[in-house]
Amino acid sequence: MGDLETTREKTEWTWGTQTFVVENAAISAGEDTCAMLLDASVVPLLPRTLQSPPLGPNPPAFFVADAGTKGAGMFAARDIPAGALILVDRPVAVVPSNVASPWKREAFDALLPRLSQISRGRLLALANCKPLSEFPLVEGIALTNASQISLPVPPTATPQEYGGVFPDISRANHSCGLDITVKWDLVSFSASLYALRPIRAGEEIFNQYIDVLAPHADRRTQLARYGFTCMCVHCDLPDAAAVARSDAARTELRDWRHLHPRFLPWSLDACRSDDTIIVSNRRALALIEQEGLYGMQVPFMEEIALSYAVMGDESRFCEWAQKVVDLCVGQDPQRAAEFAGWIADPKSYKRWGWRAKQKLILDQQKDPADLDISIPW
Ligand SMILES: C[S@@+](CC[C@H](N)C(=O)[O-])C[C@H]1O[C@@H](n2cnc3c(N)ncnc32)[C@H](O)[C@@H]1O
Repeated sequence: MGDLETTREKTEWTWGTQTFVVENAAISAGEDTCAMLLDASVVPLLPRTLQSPPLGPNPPAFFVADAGTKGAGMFAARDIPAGALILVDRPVAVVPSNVASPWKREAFDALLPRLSQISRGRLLALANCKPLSEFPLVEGIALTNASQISLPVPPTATPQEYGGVFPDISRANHSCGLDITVKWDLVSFSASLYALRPIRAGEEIFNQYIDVLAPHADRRTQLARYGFTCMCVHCDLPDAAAVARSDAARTELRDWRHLHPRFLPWSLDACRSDDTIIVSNRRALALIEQEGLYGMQVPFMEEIALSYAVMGDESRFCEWAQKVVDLCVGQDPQRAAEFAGWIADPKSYKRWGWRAKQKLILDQQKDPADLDISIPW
């Protein structure tokens, strides 16, 4: 456990109807601190006592090293299986996003003296892609490194987005695939980073800074604010035809739910073919693999598993349900437990074998002996 002991900074800044204050949180018993620029109405809603964050792997599963033109980068210290926890990190700073106020320089820089020496050093060691002439130091570092986190929303206040600056997670460079996921947990004030595909020892671990389903040209435009042109394996394509193919795949995945058959209606409709969802979702998984968007796999795998469940095919159900369990065990333990329960006892799934039963009934009705061929005259 740790205490979120906050001491209110006297200075306040107003922006529209919002009043921002600097809070200094001692987030662990050690030297770690977090300085936060918050809407004052959020402060009373923050947890007063923090749960301990989950323990990260020991020895660490990552290391930070030179990543060439990208600056420093995060690398796998050993083979990391899909679904595994890579690291747990707490922010050193929390700042509001998109507050275009004249007092920004002063308010952001007011965070620095509120940090312990160690936390200040960790914040200042991070990359800054913004010129100091245009952006105050802490804002430049936040714009380069912050990841969106959710804080409690007061019922009457304007909803405000916040970014957390995490000293370790910030070392991950961007790629337009989806290899990892970051889960923010307010009660332990920590973010956990999980692998979504197997990552080999020495391989660079990438995060995503933008919407990776956007087309190639839009992604490049969005990434310009980080000061680089993305040359990741998904962007560095040989010709316009390859770009068009990639854009088409990403657009199809984005619009998937509007374009393709849906699981629930299929599962209730015995007239549709058994493999409708399986064929469709396998196509989605092929596109995901082509584009390296591994973070999108779970809902499709889940529906394939449940399709086999509705068909009463135990071995294929268990095969696909296990994939869901493996990917979710860390990042979505509730879902993993639900599927693990069904693997242990497939018939506990409430629609187990429904389609098989419907087929049997239909087949019996097709038996000429069961057909009523009497002519009513
Ligand atoms: C959050 S930091 C990532 C870690 C950073 N490379 C460092 O040295 O600490 C973001 C900055 O890293 C660099 N960067 C991240 N991804 C990159 C990429 N795919 N290509 C080139 N530079 C990248 C850019 O300078 C960007 O502003």
